[in-house]
Amino acid sequence: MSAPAIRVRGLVNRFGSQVVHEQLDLDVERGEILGVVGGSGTGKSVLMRAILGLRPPQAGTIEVLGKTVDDRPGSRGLLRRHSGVLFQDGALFSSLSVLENVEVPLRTQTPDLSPALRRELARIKIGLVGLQPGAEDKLPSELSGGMRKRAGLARALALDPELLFLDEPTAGLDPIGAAEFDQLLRTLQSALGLTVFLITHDLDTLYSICDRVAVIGERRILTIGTLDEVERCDHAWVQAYFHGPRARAVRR
Ligand SMILES: Nc1ncnc2c1ncn2[C@@H]1O[C@H](COP(=O)(O)OP(=O)(O)OP(=O)(O)O)[C@@H](O)[C@H]1O
Repeated sequence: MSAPAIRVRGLVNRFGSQVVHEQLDLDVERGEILGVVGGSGTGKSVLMRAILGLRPPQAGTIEVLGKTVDDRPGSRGLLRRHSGVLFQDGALFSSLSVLENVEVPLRTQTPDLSPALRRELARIKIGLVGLQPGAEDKLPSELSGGMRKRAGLARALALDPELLFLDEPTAGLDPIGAAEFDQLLRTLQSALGLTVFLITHDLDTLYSICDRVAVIGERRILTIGTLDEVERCDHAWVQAYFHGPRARAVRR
């Protein structure tokens, strides 16, 4: 089996006296969609930020694509080059058009590209996520929530990353829009061979597109595995989540 795309060992994250993670271990395998779930405030986003090198942990090691993540510029550069991130709110620049937003990573990471080629590459990504060409000149405020997510996804894919990080991508979308976004993610993941770290509260997303699921609680990974495996975990929160009325409705 090849080395995991992401390997976290003994991770400790604290804010003052609040311990968010204590000796947390996690492997994300290459080419999988890993769904990350857990109660509110259990540290899913903090974990994602630590893996991305945006927040140095108090202890532990993180390796991404075989390289140690730390606060040295080389490490940050590697992560920027190989990872795309879609934050919960899309985090688009409000004064830039969709096209200009998607061009931002290309401008910063590949400054030698000609403006024409940069625009062309950005347009390809805009097409890839299913946005109509007319959307490229719009400002984020002129887009629907679903279109904003797609624009954020196009920007996350601008540099052809191997890893994609998504923080609650379907939050705020109506059920049809959410299902379409899930299928888009699955299609892109398989076509582009992406490894995906996907934080979600959306049971439909877990059951329709995730290869494995990791449950965070009590400052660590409570259980990780396929849905069949995770459903069998006898931890009370996991049981309540995967065998509650909503989960039963999704599985039906
Ligand atoms: N910059 C910060 N300063 C202080 N505390 C923080 C900071 N960032 C996160 N926390 C705390 O760390 C804990 C975990 O936060 P995090 O955002 O990772 O939770 P989460 O699992 O993603 O929650 P949710 O599902 O509600 O988005 C929370 O108690 C939060 O208040």
